[in-house]
Amino acid sequence: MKPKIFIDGEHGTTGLQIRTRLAGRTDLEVISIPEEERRNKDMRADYLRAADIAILCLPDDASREAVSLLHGHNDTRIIDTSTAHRIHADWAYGFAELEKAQRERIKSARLVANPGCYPTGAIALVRPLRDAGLLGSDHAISVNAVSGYTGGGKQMIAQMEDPNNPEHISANNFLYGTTLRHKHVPELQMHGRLEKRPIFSPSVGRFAQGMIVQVPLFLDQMQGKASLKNIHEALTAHYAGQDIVRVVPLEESAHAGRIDAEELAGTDGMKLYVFGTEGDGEVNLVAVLDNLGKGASGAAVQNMDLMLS
Ligand SMILES: NC(=O)C1=CN([C@@H]2O[C@H](COP(=O)(O)OP(=O)(O)OC[C@H]3O[C@@H](n4cnc5c(N)ncnc54)[C@H](OP(=O)(O)O)[C@@H]3O)[C@@H](O)[C@H]2O)C=CC1
Ligand SMILES: CC(=O)N[C@@H](CCC(=O)OP(=O)(O)O)C(=O)O
Repeated sequence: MKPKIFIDGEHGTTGLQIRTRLAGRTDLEVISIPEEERRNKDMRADYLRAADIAILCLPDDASREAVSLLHGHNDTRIIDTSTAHRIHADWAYGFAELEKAQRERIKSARLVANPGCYPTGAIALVRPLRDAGLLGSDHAISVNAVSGYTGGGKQMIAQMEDPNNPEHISANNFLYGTTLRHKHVPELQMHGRLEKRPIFSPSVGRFAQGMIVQVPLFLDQMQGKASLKNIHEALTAHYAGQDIVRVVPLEESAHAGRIDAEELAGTDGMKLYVFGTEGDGEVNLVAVLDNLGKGASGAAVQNMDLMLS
C-alpha cells in the first residue's frame, strides 16, 4: 500500500507548494480535504488520523490543535512547518544537514519540526563553526536578513500585492522584529548551540520568494586562529557528501560582486558564501535560499522522503 500523506493547511502558501512538489509522485497517495472544509475540525481529525504522514502547514495554534486531534493515534507521523515544536525535546529538528546523526533522527522520528526559513540559513552558517571549535559557545552573534514577502503567508502576500488591501504595505523594503524578540530566536539559539541570545534583524523586500541571511564576524573574537580559509574548510567538511547545501568556493565568492536574494528562488537548495579579504580580520557569512524551498516546503518534502525511506 502506498503511504498516505495529508497536508493540513494545503490551501495556504507553504501547503500549496508542498502539494505542487508531490503532484507527480506515484509512490504515495495525497489525501486532500475540500478547500471549503479546511477549517472543519472533525473532518481534519479524520484526515489526520487516516494519514501515515501529516504535514502541518498551519499557524502555531492550529498546529498544536492538529497534534491534539491526533492524541492517542500514534500511527500518524507528523511534520510541523510552524514554530510550535522546534525547541521541543520530543520533536526531531528537521534540518537534515545539522549534524551527522540528524538524518537518522528524522528517519526514525514520529514527530519532526521543520525549521524556520531564517534559522535554516543562520544555523547552516553557525552550527558547523561551533562544532569545529571556531566559535565559542559564548560568542555573541548577529543575524541580518531579507526575505521575499511570501514568507509572511497569505496575509502578507495580499498586503504587498493588493493596493486596495486596507493594510496595504507600500514599502519596497522594510525592517521588522525591531524588539529583537522574533519567534525564530529561541530556535536559532538552541540549534546554533549558542549561550547568548543572538541579535536577529529580519526584513522583507518586494519580491515573492528568496532570501539572504548574513552573519558578520570578527576573526579575532573567534577561536582556533580563525581565517577565511579555515572557516571555509570547516563549512566544506561539514556539508561534504550531500547535494542540497553548496559551500561556494572562496575564489568564486571573491568574484561574486552582487548577491541576488532571488538567486535560488524556485529551488530547494541553499548556497553558503564566505566573504571578506584574507588578513583583514573580518568575515561575512552569507546564506542564500528560497524561503519556500529549503526554508519551508522543500525541506518538508526532504523530511517526508527521509521518513519514508
Ligand atoms: N511562508 C513561508 O515562507 C514559511 C512558512 N512557514 C510556516 O508554515 C506555516 C504555514 O504558513 P503559510 O503557508 O505561510 O501561511 P498561510 O497563511 O499562507 O496558510 C495557512 C493556511 O492554514 C489555514 N488555517 C489557518 N488556521 C487554521 C485552522 N485553525 N484550521 C485549519 N486551517 C487553518 C489557512 O486557512 P485560511 O485560508 O482559511 O486562512 C491557510 O490555508 C506557518 O506556521 C508558517 O510560520 C515556515 C517557513 C516559511
Ligand atoms: C517574511 C516573514 O514574515 N516571515 C515570517 C517567517 C516565515 C517562517 O519561517 O515561518 P515560521 O515562523 O513558521 O518559521 C516571519 O517573520 O514571521
